[in-house]
Amino acid sequence: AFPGYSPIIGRVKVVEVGPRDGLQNEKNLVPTPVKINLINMLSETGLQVIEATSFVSPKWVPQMADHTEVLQGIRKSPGISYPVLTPNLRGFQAAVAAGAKEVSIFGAASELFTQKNINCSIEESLERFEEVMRAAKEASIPVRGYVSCVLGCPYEGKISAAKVAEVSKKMYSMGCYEISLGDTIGVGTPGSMREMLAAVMKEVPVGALAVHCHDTYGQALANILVALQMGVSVVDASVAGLGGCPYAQGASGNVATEDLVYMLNGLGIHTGVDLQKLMDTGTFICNALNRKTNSKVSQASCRL
Ligand SMILES: CC(C)(COP(=O)([O-])OP(=O)([O-])OC[C@H]1O[C@@H](n2cnc3c(N)ncnc32)[C@H](O)[C@@H]1OP(=O)([O-])[O-])[C@@H](O)C(=O)NCCC(=O)NCCSC(=O)C[C@@](C)(O)CC(=O)[O-]
Repeated sequence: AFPGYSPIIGRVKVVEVGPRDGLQNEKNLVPTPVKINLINMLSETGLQVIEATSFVSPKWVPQMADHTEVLQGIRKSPGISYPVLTPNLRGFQAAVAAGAKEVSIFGAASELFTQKNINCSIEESLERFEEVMRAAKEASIPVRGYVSCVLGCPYEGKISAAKVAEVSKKMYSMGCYEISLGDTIGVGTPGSMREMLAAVMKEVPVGALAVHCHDTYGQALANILVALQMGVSVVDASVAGLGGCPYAQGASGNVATEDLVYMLNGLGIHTGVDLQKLMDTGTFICNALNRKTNSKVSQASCRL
C-alpha cells in the first residue's frame, strides 16, 4: 500500500472507453468490422465494462454513425456491460432498439463546451437528461453520467470546482448510478484534481465517482493516483491511449488502459484484466489505424 492508500479500494473497476472515445475522433471512417473485432478482443481481456459506441447525430460525429451495426455485431459476453452514449431521448430510444442494456448521458461543467458539444446550455442539457432518465427508469436501464471539463475547458479555461460539484450533484440526483469526471483536455494536475474531487465528494458519495483523464499534459496517471488515494475506485481508460473529443481540439487520448493496468498491478490493486491480452488488442487496433500506440507500457515491452 502506498501512503494515503484508502483501504476501501481493494479492487478498481476499469471502464474501457476505446471503442467510443478512442475512435470518435478518428478522421478516416474506421470499418465497422474493425470496431466489432476491437470490442470482441477487449471482451477477452477481463474488462467488465466496454463502452461500445454513441447514439449521437451522424452529422455531428460521422465516425459513430454505425452505432446500431456495432452494438448488434459484437459478441456480448456474460458479466460484461457495453454502455453507449445517448445525448437525448431520440438517442436513448435508438440505443434501446439496438439492444443497449446500459447508457450514458454526457454533460459538462462548462457552458461554452456544452454549447459546442451538444448544442444547448447546461440548463437545457439537464432538461434533456431528465427525459432520458425517466425513459431509462421505465425500461430499468442503468444510466452513467459524464461531466466534462472538470479541470479546464478549451473555450472557457479554468472551471471552478464548485461548478463541477453543482453539475455532478444534479446528474447524480437525477438517478445516474455513477458520475464520471472528465478532464477532457488533460490539463489537470494532482493539485487541481485533489481540489476538484474534494468539492465533488461533498455532494456525491465517492463510491459513485469515476475519473476520466486525458493525457494531453502527461498528468493522467498522477491524477488517477490522487483520485485512488481519495477513495475513487472506478477509472476510465482507452486501449493504446486512443482518443479525444471532436469538440475539444488538440486534446490527446485518454490514459492508455495498458498503462493504467500496469500501475494498478504495481500497487497490488486487483482489476481482473490480463495485461498481455490488452497489449495484443492495442497492437491490433494500432495496426488497423496505421498508427503508433500511445501506451508507454506497450512501447517499452516492444523494445525489451
Ligand atoms: C446532441 C445533438 C444530437 C444535438 O444536436 P442538434 O443539432 O441541436 O439537434 P436537433 O435536435 O436540432 O437535431 C438536429 C438533427 O440531428 C438529429 N438528431 C438529434 N438527436 C439525434 C440522435 N441522438 N441520433 C441521431 N440523430 C439525432 C435530428 O433528427 C436532426 O436531424 P435532421 O432533421 O437535421 O436530419 C448533437 O449535438 C450531437 O449529436 N452531439 C454529440 C457530440 C458528441 O458526440 N461529442 C463527443 C462525446 S462527449 C465526449 O467525448 C466527452 C467524454 C464523454 O468522453 C468525457 C470527457 O472526456 O470529458
